[in-house]
Amino acid sequence: MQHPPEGDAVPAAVEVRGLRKEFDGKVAVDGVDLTVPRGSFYGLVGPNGAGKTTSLSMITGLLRPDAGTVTVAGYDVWQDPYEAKHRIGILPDGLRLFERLSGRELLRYTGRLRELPAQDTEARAEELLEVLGLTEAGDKLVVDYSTGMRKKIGLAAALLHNPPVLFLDEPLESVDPVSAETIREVLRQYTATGSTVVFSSHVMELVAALCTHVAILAKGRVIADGTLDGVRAGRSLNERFMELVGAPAGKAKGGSLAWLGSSSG
Ligand SMILES: Nc1ncnc2c1ncn2[C@@H]1O[C@H](COP(=O)(O)OP(=O)(O)OP(=O)(O)O)[C@@H](O)[C@H]1O
Repeated sequence: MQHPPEGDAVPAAVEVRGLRKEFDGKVAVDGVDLTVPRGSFYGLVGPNGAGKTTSLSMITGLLRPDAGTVTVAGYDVWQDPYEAKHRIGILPDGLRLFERLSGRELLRYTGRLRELPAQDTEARAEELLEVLGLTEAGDKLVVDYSTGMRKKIGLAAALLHNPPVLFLDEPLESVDPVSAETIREVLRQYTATGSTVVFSSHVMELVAALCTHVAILAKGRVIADGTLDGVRAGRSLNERFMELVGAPAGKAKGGSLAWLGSSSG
């Protein structure tokens, strides 16, 4: 079923309205609305348990929402999953890969799933492996890859079909500085041509350096969103985040930890 985007206006890369999810009666995502403009580098930040991963899973069609709608490039992710998912690349957090395939085999398999012509898959796979520094490791089994290498092969698989919108959950966690810079450069190049990146991160400096737009989530709700400068409101993103989310109290809850660090032995 195909529903072309209505009207003359170019649809946003991603529109999220009223997204909601409960787990065992506990609300994880509580009516999230987001508009991600095309060509933006969109950062999703929030404290642990804020609902970032749950939101991203629903937005990318991996987890069914209790309520709400999501469109990607004008296509409803839940009503029109084929058209919407065709336009999505995903690098989830804790990505499960096919461990017994080599990196190259994984990309070939991804190319087939994405219905790419074999020649295109081969050419694109070799280029991605090279740019990401995985050419030599391409024939090694994924099970033998380091955490950083897994992120990079996952990114290659997510980019292979050249989707207009790429979703990344903590893409640079556990990645060494050189690999992180490589990934950043690939993402910058990708957005420079009008494609859109949505990513979640805890690293404010990274979000401030890369993103054009930001949403701050806390307790399942969006508490600020818009352009980076709009959200920052003249301060650093970290300061603004602390202000909105609540800076930690001087002492840990439930105790002073007076015993900590006072070892005499
Ligand atoms: N499958 C699940 N079953 C039960 N509760 C869940 C499940 N997934 C998430 N939750 C709960 O939903 C809330 C939001 O979790 P989520 O993983 O989306 O947060 P997050 O912002 O991605 O956190 P973090 O920064 O720690 O990764 C948390 O309270 C979490 O315990």
